[in-house]
Amino acid sequence: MDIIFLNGMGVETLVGVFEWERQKKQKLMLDVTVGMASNENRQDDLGNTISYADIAHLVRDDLQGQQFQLLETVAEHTAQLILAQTGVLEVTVKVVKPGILSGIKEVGIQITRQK
Ligand SMILES: Nc1nc2c(c(=O)[nH]1)N=C([C@H](O)[C@@H](O)CO)CN2
Repeated sequence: MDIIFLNGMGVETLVGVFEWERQKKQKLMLDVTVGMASNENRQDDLGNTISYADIAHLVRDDLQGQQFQLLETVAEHTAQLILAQTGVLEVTVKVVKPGILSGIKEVGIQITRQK
């Protein structure tokens, strides 16, 4: 399997279980790893791979219009969105909510899903 990754992708969405979190969007940081079939003959052509820019647009455009309670739901939703793309065999999504708990740099969830 060949891997495309996007690390530290900032995404704005409405997320959280508490009322004060439902008032305005928060910034989440996503790490996304996309597995696709190995191909030793991509011929230096973007058409023979999956564009990481397309994945970034897909995820950002979608999440900014959604609302979630749990980071687990954000991760699952994002994973299914990416898995639905042509050529994607596996996806790992790590969702980080920075600075939400006192004394802890970041909390989050990571999941892996396969087609
Ligand atoms: N496993 C989880 N635990 C918690 C979540 C979550 O999404 N997954 N969320 C919260 C609150 O929304 C948090 O961001 C504020 O304390 C708490 N625990």
